Amino acid sequence: MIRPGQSVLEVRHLRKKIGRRWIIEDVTFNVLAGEIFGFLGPNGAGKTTTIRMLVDLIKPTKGTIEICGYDVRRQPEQALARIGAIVENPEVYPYLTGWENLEQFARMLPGVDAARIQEVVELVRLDQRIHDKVRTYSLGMRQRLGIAQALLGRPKLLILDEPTNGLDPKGIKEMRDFIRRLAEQGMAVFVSSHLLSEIQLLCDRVAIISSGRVLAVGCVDELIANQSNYVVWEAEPRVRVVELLKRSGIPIIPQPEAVLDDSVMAGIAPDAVICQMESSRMADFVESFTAEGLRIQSVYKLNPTLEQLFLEMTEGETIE
Ligand SMILES: Nc1ncnc2c1ncn2[C@@H]1O[C@H](COP(=O)(O)OP(=O)(O)OP(=O)(O)O)[C@@H](O)[C@H]1O
Repeated sequence: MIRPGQSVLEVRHLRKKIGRRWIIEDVTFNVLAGEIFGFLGPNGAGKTTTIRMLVDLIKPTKGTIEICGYDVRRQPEQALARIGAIVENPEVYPYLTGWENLEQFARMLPGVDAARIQEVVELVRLDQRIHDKVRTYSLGMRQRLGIAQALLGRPKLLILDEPTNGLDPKGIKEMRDFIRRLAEQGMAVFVSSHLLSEIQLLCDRVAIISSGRVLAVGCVDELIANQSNYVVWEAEPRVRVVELLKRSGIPIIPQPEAVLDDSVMAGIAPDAVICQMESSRMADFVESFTAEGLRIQSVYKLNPTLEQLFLEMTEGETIE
């Protein structure tokens, strides 16, 4: 029995060498029961390679992966029985109905009967169309059928590679709500995505991966709060603001539009000065600016989005 908050997936110091290259250099994280965990990284960061090791499609060069305490390499049967995964395109037969597809798949799983199939069909809300041929399904419905397949064996951990890829906004929202329901029922859900805003909306915790290394792991809000040290000064004269900040060794962001979202930039006065400073130092600077005769219209801390945090950490590597 897995309790909420108990570790379901433990990945420790995972490394993978292909040919002469270390594709994965050092990846460590865990995923807890009842949480949605995001795996974020730019193109080529190593997400797919990591996922392929999680489901035992390829072998790690170093490091360990445990699922509910079972080592994926040494106890693959026990470990893999506890994972439901959609990695690469799930195999579905378009000329069969959704139900027939699930029946086919269930044959490989011990203890999965018609009642269980009906249960997952209701869970993914396909009951209205489950007896129609899959070729008549929308992409979102096919995706949900894939998830139904992955859920048949009552996994403790669900691994989804880019689950909202190709879906329209309505489909994305449905998928998000659905993933949340699964986590609420106690499942651990691991989601890889390049859609940062999506991860920010969906996930409880996130690992940021770049060039085969995990750069940060944590609660999305905490990561953002720790990283957020951008302070905006709307004060006059501007040259004096820059001068005084520089004199105190405070770095000024020369091109804020390169690191901040357009939506964030739109809310900032065009002649504002944006610098990096601990917010605890703001009050002292307000005092000294006032003493120097500067007029301060406003001063505030920016809350970066996950996207900015990510760009900072990966030093502007392009995201897919
Ligand atoms: N079999 C392989 N042989 C050689 N290089 C590989 C192999 N598989 C992956 N790579 C390389 O390893 C790096 C990581 O690839 P991976 O597919 O894991 O990244 P990713 O984060 O999933 O990116 P994407 O989202 O583009 O798939 C890339 O530079 C890729 O070219």
